[in-house]
Amino acid sequence: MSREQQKQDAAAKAVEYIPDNSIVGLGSGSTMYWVMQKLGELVRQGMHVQGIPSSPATEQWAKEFHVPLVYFSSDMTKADVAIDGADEVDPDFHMTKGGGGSLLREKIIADAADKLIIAVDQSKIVQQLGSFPLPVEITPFGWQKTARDIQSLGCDPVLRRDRGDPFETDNGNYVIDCDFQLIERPDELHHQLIQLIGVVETGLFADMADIIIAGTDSGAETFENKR
Ligand SMILES: O=C[C@H](O)[C@H](O)[C@H](O)COP(=O)(O)O
Repeated sequence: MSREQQKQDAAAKAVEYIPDNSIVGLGSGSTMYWVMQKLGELVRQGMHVQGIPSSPATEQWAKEFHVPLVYFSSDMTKADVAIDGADEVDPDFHMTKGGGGSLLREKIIADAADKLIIAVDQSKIVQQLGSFPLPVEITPFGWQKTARDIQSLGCDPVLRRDRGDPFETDNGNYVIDCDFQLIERPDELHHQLIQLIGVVETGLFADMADIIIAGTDSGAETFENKR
């Protein structure tokens, strides 16, 4: 089965966790395309949801599939559930995210949600995080110094670029992709990184997922975090 089909199967299963009349955090990335398409179908069939988009791309898909949107405000700071993809997921429900650069908004939305559902294809399931370089969002000001500080934690930091220029996140920040090889303690590494001046957020989502749904050749498999 193709990776795209696995993503689609995982997405179809993930939307089953969205209750009617709920506020849904909407992550970013190619798996979210299938989530948005499926959610659009449910809305057409009469389901009532309001989605909080984590990126302009997801916002655009919501418009395309007629999924109503809502935005954070003083009166709206919680979501019932959030659905998202991931770049790597380990058996302890730790994840690396931010391959598309949307990690900060995704993490804010995940934190606002009562439940975080992650839909991935099988290639994202790993024994230990680290093969996928860890994205770290940093301020443009002094990025070279921040990159040097990150390097001292034991990685080879690379400034993400987009056609030669530094890649800018939706928040106007830069991303450093950090090759740490294998990440032994994701929570510890996150705390070391986030303490560095200039680091805005890391793509380590340590023990944040409640449900992982992995598309496999024999259908979607669900893993529940029993913490
Ligand atoms: O910044 C991007 C997000 O964290 C995505 O959720 C992640 O990169 C997975 O994306 P995809 O579903 O395209 O593999």
